[in-house]
Amino acid sequence: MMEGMVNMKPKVYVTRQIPDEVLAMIRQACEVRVWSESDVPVPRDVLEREIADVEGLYCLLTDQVDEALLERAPRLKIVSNMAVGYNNIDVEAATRRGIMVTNTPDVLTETTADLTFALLMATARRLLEASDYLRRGDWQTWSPMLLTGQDVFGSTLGIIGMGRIGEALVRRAKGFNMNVLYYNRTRKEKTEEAYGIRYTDMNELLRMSDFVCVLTPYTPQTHDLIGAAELRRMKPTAVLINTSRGGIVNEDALYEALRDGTIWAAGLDVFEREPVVPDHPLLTLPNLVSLPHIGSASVATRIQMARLAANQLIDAINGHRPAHLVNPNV
Ligand SMILES: NC(=O)C1=CN([C@@H]2O[C@H](COP(=O)(O)OP(=O)(O)OC[C@H]3O[C@@H](n4cnc5c(N)ncnc54)[C@H](O)[C@@H]3O)[C@@H](O)[C@H]2O)C=CC1
Ligand SMILES: O=C(O)C(=O)CO
Repeated sequence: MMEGMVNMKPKVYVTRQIPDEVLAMIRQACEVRVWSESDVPVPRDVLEREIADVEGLYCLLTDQVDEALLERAPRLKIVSNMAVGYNNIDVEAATRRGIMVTNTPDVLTETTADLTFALLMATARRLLEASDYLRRGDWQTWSPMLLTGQDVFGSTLGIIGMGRIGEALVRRAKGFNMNVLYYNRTRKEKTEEAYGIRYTDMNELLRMSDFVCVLTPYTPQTHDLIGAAELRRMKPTAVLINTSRGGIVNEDALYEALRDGTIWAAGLDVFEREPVVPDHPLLTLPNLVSLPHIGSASVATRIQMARLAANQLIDAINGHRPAHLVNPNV
């Protein structure tokens, strides 16, 4: 009897070990299989096999959910991504097949804005370089221009992509008396009024800003949004921060701009290919601060993201409309 009931539960596949309490939530509603052999992305051949009979896929930003994969999933109803960015999923292909796609907005907004501002501060004031200098034993004396950086307070911040995280970043910038410019696909007059910020085109933003932060999603339109021409428009003292997705800033162009002093420094939490290889040319530069995609990585936020992704999976499996459908016309 018990066994029969378990078998009636809809099948779902979870592509990585997630917090036990969240897995338990999903197990209440579903028959769950999990990729738990190691904390690396599930191999493609395993995923292709596992997806064949499931109604739900709980995945991470490291999983490529493309058309070829979806073709192997005749029963699939929902792809729940444990991330707000969903450039790893072919949403159009999912929509054509009537498959819902969900993401995890809002719960990570403040945590990611914190990290973005921390990276901005660390890059401006050369924190990692200074710490390494001390640990190497190079610190001989206090010296007038030793390890001098750029001031953050009172400077001009240009935000490209004024969405949830962009707005949260403005709130932090205001605490540092920064003058904020922004560029967005659509102008947001209410946000301008609320925070006293100014809309500009990309060229003016690049020309005027001391700090440029990229916070758009990664789409065909934002691929290489910041390339050699854009970097040349920036001030030689400017700092570029990217906490959105790697492909938005062209890495070859950034390498040259940092090496040649076209811009002063950059802070990256994301790379075109992750994990970035340790001998990547960018990592040889002293004026690059690099992080391993930890924007949303606080304990509380990661648990909230995991829970939100689980709730949406369960809602869809139970025939309800999940709150954060990215393809609402599915
Ligand atoms: N480093 C990390 O760990 C994290 C990275 N992210 C990244 O940050 C991105 C932004 O997240 P949210 O603020 O929640 O998204 P959002 O959707 O609220 O904001 C994105 C903004 O970018 C604008 N935009 C889109 N395409 C544009 C274009 N071509 N030109 C100018 N503006 C454009 C949109 O109009 C929107 O205002 C995510 O898509 C994700 O890729 C998010 C969380 C953590
Ligand atoms: O949510 C995202 O898009 C991330 O990059 C990690 O939180």
